[in-house]
Amino acid sequence: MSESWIAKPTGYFDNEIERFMHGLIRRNEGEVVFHQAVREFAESVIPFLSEHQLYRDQYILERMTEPDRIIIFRVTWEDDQGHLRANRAWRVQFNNSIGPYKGGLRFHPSVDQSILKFLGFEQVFKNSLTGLPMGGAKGGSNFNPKGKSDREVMRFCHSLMIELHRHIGPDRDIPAGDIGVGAREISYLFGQYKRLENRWHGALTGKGLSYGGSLVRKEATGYGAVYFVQNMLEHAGIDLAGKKASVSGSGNVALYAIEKLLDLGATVHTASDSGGTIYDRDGIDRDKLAWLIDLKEKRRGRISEYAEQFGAEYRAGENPWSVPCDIALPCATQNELDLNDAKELVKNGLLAISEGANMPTSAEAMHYFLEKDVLFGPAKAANAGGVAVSGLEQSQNSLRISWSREELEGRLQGIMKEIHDKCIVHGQRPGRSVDYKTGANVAGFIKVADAMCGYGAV
Ligand SMILES: NC(=O)C1=CN([C@@H]2O[C@H](COP(=O)(O)OP(=O)(O)OC[C@H]3O[C@@H](n4cnc5c(N)ncnc54)[C@H](OP(=O)(O)O)[C@@H]3O)[C@@H](O)[C@H]2O)C=CC1
Ligand SMILES: O=C(O)CCC(=O)C(=O)O
Repeated sequence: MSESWIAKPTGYFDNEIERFMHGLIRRNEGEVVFHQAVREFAESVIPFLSEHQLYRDQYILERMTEPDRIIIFRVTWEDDQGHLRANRAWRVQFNNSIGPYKGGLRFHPSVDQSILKFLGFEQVFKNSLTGLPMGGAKGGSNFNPKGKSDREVMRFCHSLMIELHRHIGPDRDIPAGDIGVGAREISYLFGQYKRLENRWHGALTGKGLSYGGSLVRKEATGYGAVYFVQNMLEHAGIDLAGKKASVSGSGNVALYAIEKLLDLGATVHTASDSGGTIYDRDGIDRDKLAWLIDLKEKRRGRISEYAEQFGAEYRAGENPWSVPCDIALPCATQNELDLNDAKELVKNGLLAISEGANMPTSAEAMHYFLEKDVLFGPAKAANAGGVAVSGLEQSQNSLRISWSREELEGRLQGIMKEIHDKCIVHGQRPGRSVDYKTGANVAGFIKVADAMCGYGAV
């Protein structure tokens, strides 16, 4: 690393966090959500570094906030009318210190480099918290799968893999799903990977059960986020059963978070999509959930149809946070819950929040929750169940075996409990609620930092 790259900024800074962020922003101009993710991390880790000179001497934080590499490429594909179309795609391979790169692919028109850098950065520490040997990466494209036919999605996925296959593999980088990338897309991607490489190995996770996928992977992120909130509540002496929950989103994470909340005796009153929110005062029961899963996974319909089907209230263009609840699970997208939402939730008696989505809570809202002693389960910890079961899918592929549902659910539950307990080690606030944000950041940091220190100048 050259001296100029880490040149000390001149001028006055209130504190070391501002000094660090000044340099980061200068090096990553305009990448606002990446700045947000790094700042949230730096606020926890820089105070810890002040007592750990070794990490400071090795410029660990500066090195960790620079991705190992970013691959950018064009994806040309043919639509159903025979016209050629092109999209941009990326793979941000952020850090492979503790294992091969691992993290999802997102297909959404909003995708850009800043979003994928924030997601890749978070993935490094999330994966570290799972205790499994996985580095961090993220990728995706500004391709919008909504409104596209199956064959268009297939042609896009096959074309994307023509470039991506050179950069991935079971010991190098293992992509999975994220927003807009579910079972259908992973099948197309894996089929093309297999054809191009002429070998079968677990280079993607989230695969179908008939070709190397793992039981419980589909459910794992949502289930894990609920286990995490259950652990936080138990630690505070509170029972989850009987509590009212609000969930946002109605995709992979949200649907299975709702399922596990019902299993554990909570009631769930909301779900949403980018069009609006449904508020079901009677609660989403198992039959309604089965209908909703079919709507979203098979028919690819809108959440407003739930309101029509079951006579629930539909709030067009609104999110769920004005509905009174004890626990909140934002499971849609980044920055979907802002300071006003946080104030409303706290006013209505919120006890705990578990981030099913990545960085769904704005920085101001997160600080407000921590100030008000709301139990705040940060994404890195709370939604790590998905990538954890992806790690278990890789193990099963390597061993050429398939574990049972009971085995995998047990392992998932155990991993979420271990993550919870790791957060407590560095998140204690005497006389106050646990600061899970600091706990997760510091615990995730230490493992990666120790590996980087061991490697020397890499
Ligand atoms: N899948 C996984 O295993 C993991 C996912 N995550 C995170 O969880 C979140 C959800 O992912 P997942 O469930 O897989 O994705 P899906 O594509 O399955 O579902 C996303 C849901 O969020 C809604 N949504 C997306 N963008 C917006 C927006 N801008 N405003 C309002 N609603 C929006 C979608 O509505 P609509 O259909 O109308 O767009 C949909 O209901 C993401 O933050 C992802 O990074 C984290 C860990 C693992
Ligand atoms: O399962 C995986 O590899 C990735 C999941 C993911 O993208 C995430 O945790 O945000």
